[in-house]
Amino acid sequence: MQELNKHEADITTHHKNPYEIVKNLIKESVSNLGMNENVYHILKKPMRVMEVSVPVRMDNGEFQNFTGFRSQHNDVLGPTKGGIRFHPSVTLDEVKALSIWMSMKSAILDIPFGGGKGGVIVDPNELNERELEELSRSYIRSITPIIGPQKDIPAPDVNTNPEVMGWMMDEFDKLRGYNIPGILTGKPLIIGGSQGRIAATGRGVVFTIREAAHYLNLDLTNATAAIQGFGNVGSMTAKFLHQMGVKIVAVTDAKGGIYDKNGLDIPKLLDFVSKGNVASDFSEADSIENEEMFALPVDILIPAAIENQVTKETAPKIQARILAEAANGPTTPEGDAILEEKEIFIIPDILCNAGGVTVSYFEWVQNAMNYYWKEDEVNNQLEERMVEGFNRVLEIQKQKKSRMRDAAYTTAIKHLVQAFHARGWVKARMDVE
Ligand SMILES: NC(=O)C1=CN([C@@H]2O[C@H](COP(=O)(O)OP(=O)(O)OC[C@H]3O[C@@H](n4cnc5c(N)ncnc54)[C@H](O)[C@@H]3O)[C@@H](O)[C@H]2O)C=CC1
Ligand SMILES: O=C(O)CCC(=O)C(=O)O
Repeated sequence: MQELNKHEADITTHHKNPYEIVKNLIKESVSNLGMNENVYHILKKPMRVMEVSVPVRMDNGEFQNFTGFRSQHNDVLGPTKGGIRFHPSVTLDEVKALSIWMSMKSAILDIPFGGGKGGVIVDPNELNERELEELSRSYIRSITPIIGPQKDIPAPDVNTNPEVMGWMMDEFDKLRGYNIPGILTGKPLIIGGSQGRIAATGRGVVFTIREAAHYLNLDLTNATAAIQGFGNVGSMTAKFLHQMGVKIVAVTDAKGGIYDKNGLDIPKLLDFVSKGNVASDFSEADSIENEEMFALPVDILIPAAIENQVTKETAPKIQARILAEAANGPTTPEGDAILEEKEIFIIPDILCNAGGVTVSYFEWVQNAMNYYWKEDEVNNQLEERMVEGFNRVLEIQKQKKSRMRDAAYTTAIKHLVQAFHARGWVKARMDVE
């Protein structure tokens, strides 16, 4: 019996390992496309992975040595690019998967970047501001040999923000001896950030929801939504959905959740959070648990937190028509199969949340030109890219009668393979139709 339990536990762990999940998705897509399996062999592993020690002198005078990673998946389209995550549950496999997802999203949106991602195993809530700054500087020093504006360009992700990017850029510039704003994106405006970057991921999520609603004949002004996670992506998604007339009835975060069947007062909630509070402490609503939120009778459900939230336990309860994956990797394969049976329309992560890297690309372009765009220019170009990306994926989904997730991987892999071919990396059968 004990043996069986261990076996079951191993299977569950395996099914929740984002690196195993993404490798399987790529394998299936390559095989469904009838492509040369070398394509899978190239894509299944990051081309470079670095594990670093991140020493920090804590306020009590002692050194604490954190572990960090940077994964560079594939640079066939351009320098690798992707965020840095500070979280206690960061693992090497997670960072590898996140870097592969970055390659996929850039490919879908035709952005000339490869995929990269970094992370440090740390709970930033346990550090004070000085220690956090020291951690940020120490991490960037550790990965300095492998990053650069033409090599690998970091950005914010979970628990990192423009302030952290500012410290990291400053540290890199000090090491190099001059200012290099294109070393990372998502930095404060005053030192070369782009208008619209903070809101970009949420704005992009909402463009894809708008397109999906149009396709499904869903009137957004009568629609309801629930959002898991109210950090950068969740809060900005809430802001723009609310502006479009969607009633957001529930929001959760790592500490709990809030619910109002008549719709939360989103402007008030955003103001509350902007003062340093967490959404779940908002007192003008009832409380709700994460699990309960998944079961709400809403039209749109938006996981905007971490991986593995839509599972074989939560998926059966979902009543939404659209699952918009604002987070990276929120759905397990078992969760996916259940959603498919229930005919829930999925906007897959590698499409849904690609607005962040898109505006990061615009930021990098502006840094290279040393000329800065107005916010409208950024937002218009973001909208154009997101709508094009959505339509590219939808077209494949209709052609192949496949799931949106498979259509997204197909779109990305076909694009990457064209570049492999152009560079002579893969010469055999390229008939991918
Ligand atoms: N920041 C960006 O531009 C982009 C972020 N993403 C993805 O979006 C997701 C969210 O990222 P950010 O908003 O940047 O991070 P963040 O650190 O600003 O916010 C994360 C939010 O998730 C909540 N959360 C964490 N664990 C949770 C749990 N178990 N249950 C419920 N809520 C939980 C936190 O309390 C917080 O509200 C991540 O998957 C990230 O990789 C994707 C594309 C770009
Ligand atoms: O802005 C970027 O370069 C990357 C954002 C990111 O980490 C992501 O899309 O997951």
